[in-house]
Amino acid sequence: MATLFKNIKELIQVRTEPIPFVAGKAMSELPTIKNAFLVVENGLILDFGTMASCPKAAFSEVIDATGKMILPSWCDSHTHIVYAGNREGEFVDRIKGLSYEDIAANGGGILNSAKKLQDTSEEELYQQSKERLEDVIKLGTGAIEIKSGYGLTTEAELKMLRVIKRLKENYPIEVKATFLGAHAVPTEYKGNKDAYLKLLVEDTLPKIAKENLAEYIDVFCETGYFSVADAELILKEGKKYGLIPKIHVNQFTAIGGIQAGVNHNALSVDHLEVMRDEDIEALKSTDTMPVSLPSCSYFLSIPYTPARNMIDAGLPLALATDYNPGSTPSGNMNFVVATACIKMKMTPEEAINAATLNGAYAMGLEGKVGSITKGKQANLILTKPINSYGFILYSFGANQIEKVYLKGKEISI
Ligand SMILES: N=CN[C@@H](CCC(=O)O)C(=O)O
Ligand SMILES: [Zn+2]
Repeated sequence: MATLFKNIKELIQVRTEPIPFVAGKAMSELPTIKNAFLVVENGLILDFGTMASCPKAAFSEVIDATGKMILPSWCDSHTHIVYAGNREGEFVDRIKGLSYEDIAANGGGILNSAKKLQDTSEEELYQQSKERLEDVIKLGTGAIEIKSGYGLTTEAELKMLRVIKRLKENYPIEVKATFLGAHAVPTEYKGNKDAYLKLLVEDTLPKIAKENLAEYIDVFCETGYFSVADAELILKEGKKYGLIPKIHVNQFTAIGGIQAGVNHNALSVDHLEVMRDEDIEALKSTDTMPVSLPSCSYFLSIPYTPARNMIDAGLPLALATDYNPGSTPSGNMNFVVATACIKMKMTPEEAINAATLNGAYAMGLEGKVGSITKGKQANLILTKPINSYGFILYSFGANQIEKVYLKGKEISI
């Protein structure tokens, strides 16, 4: 039952020896094999090499990739794709001059999405969310992290996480679930944030753990949302149930959230639009992956993560979409990698490493996806005929994908 891809113009992100992630200068190295073959069996990568050593055995399927390239699927380590409705109205408000912060202060923003989600049935939420998941799979995403955080009541947070669980069960894509109850202080708790934190810790969290609905715990550590002390409390309490910390930090202000994340061994610290020298310093020699979300910067017209400073300081960097209704209504990783090159001065090699291998690490999936390595899942992007892999990033706003494969199976697009 093996499939052979032959005559691949270039096989990209080939890692013969598995590595967890790449950092600093190593981010600019993207190993490839020109004129390559790839064998897939039982959903996994079985073998690869140059056409000169292509096996002659009989295969159940042979795909001739002449002129086309193959790379591992994108690993999108930060999304909020389970949400109800949209926030197109706020988009227009921002065009007319209001800021993201102004809108949130007027009861819009995350609270607007929470209201919509609370009024939407679990079935309807699943139906809306599955469309988004199917869309991003067609855009080449082969592993995805999805957060709760638009429920903001125990019941609605559980509803979101059950929808994520159903998506995980029903689709061949790797899905990781994150509990983000501390995303905003709900209207009913305005001026009483500590009572909301108490609810999360004493009611929501134990119920999530009981149903085994999340692997990660996250918190929006930001001025006007949750303080560093709040974030530390949430991460600490999550850890008691085996949830691994992640944290939204430094989106609008730098208040020490990165340091809190690192102190709690966060798997990733995400956003990073506003970075001080001490924030870069805090990330050095840690196991914490910095994650940048360039589509959010694009959509909100806020600064881009200073990727150059960070990579030049020896740090790793992952790229993700942040797909959500408020700050990034887009789950297109092709746009993300192109924007990272255009606006953040990352090279194509750095951007591809950040969106595959490093993204996989930021989801704890580096042993399963993110590179062309024997034994990893055959989650693959087969490009249209192109002359160089840099063209995938250069041709921003388009995608150069002809076919996508998840666990070795072609997904119709
Ligand atoms: N910044 C916090 N949370 C989301 C956006 C939330 C929203 O506006 O709905 C983000 O990662 O950008
Ligand atoms: Zn986010």
